[in-house]
Amino acid sequence: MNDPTRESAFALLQAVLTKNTSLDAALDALPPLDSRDRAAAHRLAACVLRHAGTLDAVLEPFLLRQPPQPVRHILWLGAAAFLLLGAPAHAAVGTAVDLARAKKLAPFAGLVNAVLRKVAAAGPAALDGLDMPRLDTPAWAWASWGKNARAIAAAHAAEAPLDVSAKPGFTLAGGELLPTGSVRFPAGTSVPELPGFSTGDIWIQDAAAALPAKLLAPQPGERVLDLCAAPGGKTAQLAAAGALVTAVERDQARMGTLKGNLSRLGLNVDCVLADATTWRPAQKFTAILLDAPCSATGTIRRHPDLLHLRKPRDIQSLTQAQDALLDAAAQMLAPGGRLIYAVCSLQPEEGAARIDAACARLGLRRAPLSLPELPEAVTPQGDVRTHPGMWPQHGGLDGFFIARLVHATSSSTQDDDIVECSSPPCMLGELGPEFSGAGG
Ligand SMILES: C[S@@+](CC[C@H](N)C(=O)[O-])C[C@H]1O[C@@H](n2cnc3c(N)ncnc32)[C@H](O)[C@@H]1O
Repeated sequence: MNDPTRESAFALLQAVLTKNTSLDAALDALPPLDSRDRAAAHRLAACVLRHAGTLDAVLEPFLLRQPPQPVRHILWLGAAAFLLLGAPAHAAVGTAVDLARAKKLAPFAGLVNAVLRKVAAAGPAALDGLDMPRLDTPAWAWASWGKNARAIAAAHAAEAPLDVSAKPGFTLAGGELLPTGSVRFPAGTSVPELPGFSTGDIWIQDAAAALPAKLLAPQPGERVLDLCAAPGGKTAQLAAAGALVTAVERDQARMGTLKGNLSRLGLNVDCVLADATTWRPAQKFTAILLDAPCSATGTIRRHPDLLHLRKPRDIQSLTQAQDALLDAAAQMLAPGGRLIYAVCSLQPEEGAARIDAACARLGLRRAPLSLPELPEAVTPQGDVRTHPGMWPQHGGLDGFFIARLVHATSSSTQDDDIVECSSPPCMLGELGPEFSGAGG
């Protein structure tokens, strides 16, 4: 390879943008590479995916006609390297030209050279006056995020920090203790070097992802059903709080990851490989967590490939799956029990609309939530809605929607009827780096 970083970043972009592969899967598929080159390639490709709209707006005035897609990707890589990541312009132009030649795009090497030299001559002023949050967000997504769209899109420009959950009683030093109990470290922190990792006391979990299990408020010794459990960040929280957890997951490989993570943490959970829409327990549960599969648009800061991979048509099939899982969860909920529904999605169709429909269809009603540590996240209906533009003083948090449901006939009508755990005790230890994935 000429320049392993650029060649690998190009391969990542091709995989995401032409083969609809996730960036994580594309990274896994890269040939063996020095870890620094790999990290640099990831950083460069993620930057391009985050800012493709802005890069197009910068390049547009210098393009007489639209170049083929691979050439456009090389132009994006070159422009991103010096405009957004601080690489020297001459080096970025040179490696982009070399990359065009290496990828059998030699007829376009002159174009790449000429266009990038013009962008380099303009310098950082090339970005002046551009509405980057708007340019870098698909129109359908912007429209769906309503009044929060600008704050959300602006937050997507930065890499997400690293949040950690710890087992009750374990004090994790060195990070920022957030009001909800998670401990925050800067993006890029090395997970294996964190205290508590090797001893199985901590795991990676965004502060917002830690809220659903906390809001279920599991009691020590209580039987708790965790539907859609892998990779297990929430399972770990529930088990570490002393609950007797049954975790249902239908994907065999992901079940393997879940079991591996629980084993590392030394937590005992009854793991069931099954489709939660058809599996039924012998006895109903008073506490159910349904962390449903979703579009994961709340995790775009961590997964900027989602800006390109997600399409509006995906949402409809996901809402059908969410309804089927809510139907199943309602059947497994004991009288007087509570069900927490959560998705790491910013899409209203996957959030409040699913709860409205479930209440109309299933004889359930909302039991409003309270979250004194983050009161701005509680909606007028009593659901919790977080988004990356929230909590700017701490560096934002993932987008989650969380609602609590009870049987409509249940006598508990007040939030106070359901015992909430205090912040730190619900936070558990650490899962591996795989727990930073969408929805974890
Ligand atoms: C959002 S992720 C769950 C994240 C997990 N709760 C955590 O905190 O780490 C959704 C999971 O649901 C699983 N899943 C999807 N449909 C399912 C079904 N019908 N039954 C069981 N698991 C399902 C997926 O394989 C995926 O692992």
